[in-house]
Amino acid sequence: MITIIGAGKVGGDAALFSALRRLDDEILLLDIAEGLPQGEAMDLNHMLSEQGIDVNVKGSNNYEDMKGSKIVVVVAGAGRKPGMTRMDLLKINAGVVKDVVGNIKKFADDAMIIPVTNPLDPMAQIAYKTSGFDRSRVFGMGGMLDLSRFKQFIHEATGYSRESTKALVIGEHGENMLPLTRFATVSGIPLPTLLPKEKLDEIFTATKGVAAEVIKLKGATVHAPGNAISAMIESVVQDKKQVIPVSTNLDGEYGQKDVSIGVPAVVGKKGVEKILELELNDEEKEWFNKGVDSVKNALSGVEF
Ligand SMILES: NC(=O)c1ccc[n+]([C@@H]2O[C@H](COP(=O)([O-])OP(=O)(O)OC[C@H]3O[C@@H](n4cnc5c(N)ncnc54)[C@H](O)[C@@H]3O)[C@@H](O)[C@H]2O)c1
Ligand SMILES: O=C(O)C[C@H](O)C(=O)O
Repeated sequence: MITIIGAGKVGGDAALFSALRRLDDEILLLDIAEGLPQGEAMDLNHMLSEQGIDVNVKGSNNYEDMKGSKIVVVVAGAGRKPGMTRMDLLKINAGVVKDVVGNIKKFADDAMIIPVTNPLDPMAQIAYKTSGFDRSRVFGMGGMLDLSRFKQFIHEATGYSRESTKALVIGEHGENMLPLTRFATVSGIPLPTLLPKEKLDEIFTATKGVAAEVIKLKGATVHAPGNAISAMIESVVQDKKQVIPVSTNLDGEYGQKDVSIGVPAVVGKKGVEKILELELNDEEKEWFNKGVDSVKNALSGVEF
């Protein structure tokens, strides 16, 4: 069973994509709002029935129902409004994540946790510490979504197929996000040989800011994050060993400790199976370390 805690916009969409990808026979949506997860489950099952897909979605307000889950996604909590940064959600969502992870520990202590609630990196660190799970079992979704936006901008700039684009976004899923233009390729051709420096800078800035633009236009980001969550789950359940940027606890990698932040990792049936260390240049290191400082400073004011 896959459990998604938070049956709102992103949780519901993650259940939709996970069911369409047939990632488990059973998907549980859990929420404190009475009726919401049940209604969402009914709606999804009606869709799956027409599609002829034998995945059963259940809705519940009872944490006990997640017993036996292999993967638990934490996407409960408030989202930012136009004009806010993700970090502005720290105080309000820290309590939610602590509470939710306490329940995961109680009812699904063999599970892997995929934190999604914002601000993502501080929430991933809170989930790691509160659960006491091995770090390989706690990895947040942020970079996977950022790279989907980065790839879209590359596609728009080159006009080449989306499928041929490979890219990574690491660091904070926030103001210090680091889209790695130097490491992006189109069919193996390095992006910096295809586009001028000014265009690369434009893509870098656009990738960092585009979520705020979507939120201003439609109130929330939904489909891209829902899909990114299910893509991460797929790499685990199908043991794909895909290289995905995940927010996981560092223990010396990239010269950092005691912080969860986005780094490329091999994701398979054991969760984070290996963290890959890239040779960053000075400018990239500066962005990465600014992200680490931002996450550490934020957490210094939170008890967990
Ligand atoms: N990491 C990412 O890339 C990423 C992407 C998109 C959204 N997000 C974040 O995900 C979160 C959810 O976004 P959304 O648009 O789905 O919001 P939403 O308001 O639509 O849904 C949030 C749900 O959480 C539920 N909830 C609140 N406290 C709870 C608790 N203690 N236990 C169980 N459920 C609880 C609410 O009842 C609500 O249904 C936000 O923090 C948002 O910023 C992160
Ligand atoms: O930007 C947000 O607040 C939501 C999410 O982190 C996103 O990148 O879409």
